[in-house]
Amino acid sequence: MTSLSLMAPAKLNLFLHINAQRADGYHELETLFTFLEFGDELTFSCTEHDKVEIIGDTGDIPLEDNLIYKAALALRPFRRAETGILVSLSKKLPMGGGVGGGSSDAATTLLAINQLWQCHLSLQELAEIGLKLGADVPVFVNGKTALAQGVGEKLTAVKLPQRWFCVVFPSVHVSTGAIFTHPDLPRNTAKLTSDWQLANTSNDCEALVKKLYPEVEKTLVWLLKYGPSRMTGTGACCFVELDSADAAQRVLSSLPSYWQGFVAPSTNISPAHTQLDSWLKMQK
Ligand SMILES: C[C@@](CO)(OP(=O)(O)O)[C@H](O)COP(=O)(O)OP(=O)(O)OC[C@H]1O[C@@H](n2ccc(N)nc2=O)[C@H](O)[C@@H]1O
Ligand SMILES: Nc1ncnc2c1ncn2[C@@H]1O[C@H](COP(=O)(O)OP(=O)(O)O)[C@@H](O)[C@H]1O
Repeated sequence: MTSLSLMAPAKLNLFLHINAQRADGYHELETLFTFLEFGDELTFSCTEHDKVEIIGDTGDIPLEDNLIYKAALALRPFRRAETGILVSLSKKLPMGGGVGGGSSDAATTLLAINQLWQCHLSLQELAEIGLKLGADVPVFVNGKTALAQGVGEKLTAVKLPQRWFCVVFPSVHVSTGAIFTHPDLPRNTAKLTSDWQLANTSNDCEALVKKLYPEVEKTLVWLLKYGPSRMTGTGACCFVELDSADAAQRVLSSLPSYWQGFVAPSTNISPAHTQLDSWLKMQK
C-alpha cells in the first residue's frame, strides 16, 4: 500500500493590514505569512475501495465539512487511478485559532493526493483549487514565506531570517466571519511602501478582537513582557518573537496553566514541501 506522511505546518501573520472591502464583501489585505516548524501530522494511504476516509483527531467536524475531505474531493476528477484514500490526522494546532490549521491540512492534502493519485497538477493549479476552499490555502500550497495581497492569493515570496516564536492560544474562539463583518473593523490602512518591520506594521484585527475578547488582551499583555508580540490572523492565537530556542522555551515554561502554547522556529520553506521533496527522492 503506498503511503505518504506530511506535516501541515502552522502559519503566522507577522502583520495583517486591511486596505479595503470589495463589493462581494471580501477584504483586500496585505499580510506577511511565515511558516513554523510545528503543525498537524497527516498520513495518506491509498485504499482499494473508492472512498475518502479520515481517522484520528477529527474533533466534532462532520466528515463532509472537514477541509481534508473537501480537498480530496476537489482532486477526484484529476486522478489517474481508481483508488480511495485514508487520511490519518494527528491534530496539534488549535482549530480556528489563526494559525491556519484547517487551511494547512487542506493544502497538505492537495500536495499529497496530487502525488498518490498521480493527478500531475502544477502548484499553480493546486493553489487555484485551494483558493476555493479558503483564502489561506494558496500560501500553504506554494510553501514559501510570502507577502500576500488581494484576498490572500497574490503571493510574493520573501526571505526572512529565522526567528523563534512562542505561540499562545488564549482558549477563546474567534469567528473570522464575525470579525470581517464587524462595523468597527478598520478597513482603510494605506498600502505598503517598503518597510515591513514588525514595529512599523500591525494587525488591523487586533484592537477589535481585544475589545470583544478580553482574554486576548490579557494574553498580549502577558507576552509583551518577553518581547515584540502580536495576534495572528483574526485570532485568537498570539505570538512573541524571540532570539533563541532557549528564550522561547523559557516563555512557554512560565505560561499560565489556563492557556496552551507551543514553541517553534520559523522557516522560509514549508515543512510539507521539504518532506514531500524527500519522499519524491526516495521514490526514484
Ligand atoms: C484573514 C486571515 C489571515 O490569515 O485570517 P485567519 O483565518 O488566518 O485568522 C485569512 O486570510 C482568512 O482565511 P480563511 O480563514 O481561509 O477565510 P475564508 O474561509 O476564505 O473566509 C471566512 C470569512 O472571512 C471573511 N474574509 C476572509 C478573507 C478575506 N480576505 N476577506 C474576508 O472578508 C469572509 O467574510 C469569509 O466569509
Ligand atoms: N481539518 C481541519 N482542521 C481545522 N479546522 C477545520 C478542518 N476542517 C474544517 N475546519 C474548520 O475550519 C475552521 C478554520 O480553521 P483554521 O484554519 O484552523 O482556522 P484559522 O484560519 O483561524 O487558523 C475551523 O473553525 C473548523 O471549523
